This record gives sequence, C-alpha cells and structure tokens, in this order.
Amino acid sequence: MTGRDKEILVEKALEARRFSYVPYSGFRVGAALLAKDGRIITGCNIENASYTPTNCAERTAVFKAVSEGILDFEAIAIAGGPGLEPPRDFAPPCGVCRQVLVEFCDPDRFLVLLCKGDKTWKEFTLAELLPLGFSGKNLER
Ligand SMILES: O=c1ccn([C@H]2C[C@H](O)[C@@H](CO)O2)c(=O)[nH]1
Ligand SMILES: [Zn+2]
Repeated sequence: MTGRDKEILVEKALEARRFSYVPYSGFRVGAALLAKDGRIITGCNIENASYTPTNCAERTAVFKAVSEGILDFEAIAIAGGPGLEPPRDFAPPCGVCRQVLVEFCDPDRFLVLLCKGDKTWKEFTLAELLPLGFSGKNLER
C-alpha cells in the first residue's frame, strides 16, 4: 500500500461521515475499507431509537462488502467526531468492530488508519488493537 493509497482511503473515510444517521449522539463516524482487489467499500454509523441496534461505521463497511462477496481486505480508515465539522481527534474502533474485523482480516497484516479532519492519520495493525484476538483458529480441534 503506497502513501497515496492511504491518503485516498483517509479521504473516503472522512467523506463517508456525511451519510451518518446519528439523531441521538450527533457523533458521525465514517469508514473506508480497502479490499485486496483495490475496491473501496465505505460505511457510516446508523443509530436507532432503541439504541442497541445501532451499527458502527466499520461494521457497516464490512457487512456491505461481505454481502457482496468481497472477503479479502487490506486496510480500513476510520474518522469520527461530533457534527459535520472535520474531526479534531482520532476515533478508535470499538471492541465489537475489532472483533468483527478479526473474523475477516489477518491481524498481523491488516492496517487500521485512524484519521483526523486535517487528513493526518495514525496507523496500527489489527493485532496491535486486538491482542490475542479470538478467531476461527481457536475453534479448530
Ligand atoms: O467503533 C465505533 C464506535 C462508535 N461508533 C458510533 C456508534 C454511535 O452511533 C456513535 C457513538 O457511540 O459512534 C462507530 O461508528 N464506530
Ligand atoms: Zn464499533
């Protein structure tokens, strides 16, 4: 992945916030998931009056991709913050999203880019964000 590829992914995550459905928190999160074939699948958070059915931006992107037969991923960029102004801080993925990502991504290779509104980012491997993650390998016997 080149620096330019990362920049594009960061821009797509920032843009995806525009579609967040957040009448309760006002906290807009966008995600851009890069598939190994080069496709980029975006997602936003979608809230619900009953609160718990809320879906995070990261899971929206993963589920969109998987539901279209895209299963091999290289990286995800995530941007989150209040309102429509560019996020001033990094928004790390929640534990549930980390667990969903580990189902589909090699934790030592898959990159997570946490972005701010100025298009800077911090990057981690999924293994750094979810050490000792539980996956299908743990079910083998
Ligand atoms: O990983 C995360 C964590 C939170 N949110 C959303 C859920 C909710 O709509 C809002 C506040 O928690 O942020 C995400 O989209 N991704
Ligand atoms: Zn989440």
